[in-house]
Amino acid sequence: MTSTADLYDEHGDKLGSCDTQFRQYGGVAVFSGRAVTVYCFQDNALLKSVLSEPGDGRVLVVDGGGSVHTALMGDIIAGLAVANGWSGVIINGAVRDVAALRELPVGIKALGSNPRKSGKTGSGERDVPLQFGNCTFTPGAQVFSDDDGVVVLD
Ligand SMILES: O=C([O-])CC(=O)C(=O)O
Repeated sequence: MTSTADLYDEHGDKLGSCDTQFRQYGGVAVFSGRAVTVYCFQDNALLKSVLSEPGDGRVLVVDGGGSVHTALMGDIIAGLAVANGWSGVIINGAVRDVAALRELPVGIKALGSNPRKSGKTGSGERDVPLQFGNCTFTPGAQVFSDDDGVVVLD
């Protein structure tokens, strides 16, 4: 994959570059793919059901409203992402099972970690445009992620 910095130099401000300072949690530091989007707040049943579908190399972008009060993904849900062929998961929220996540062959970025589990009601929305870090994630946009950051090309 072309680095996010080289993509910025190539496309300039046609490229969205997300200001959010994510941490790398997965075993894969460089990943890309078309965006699938989920908004959910402290509830992870919706993102679990999306990651249970075939990923076909796509990236699930989750806006958890920036909350790190509960973990939206742990090793079981991340294992579904691996098993179903997702290239990565970017979470504007928290994860847990951090030691296990770094062993998994998938990209995972999140704000932080918290052992507290999320609700399971299924509340939230999928396939909606998301906005965080001065960046818009439109469903189907191409997302690229590496150690420098996350960029989006519509
Ligand atoms: O079940 C949950 O809420 C999340 C979790 O810990 C996992 O994916 O392993």
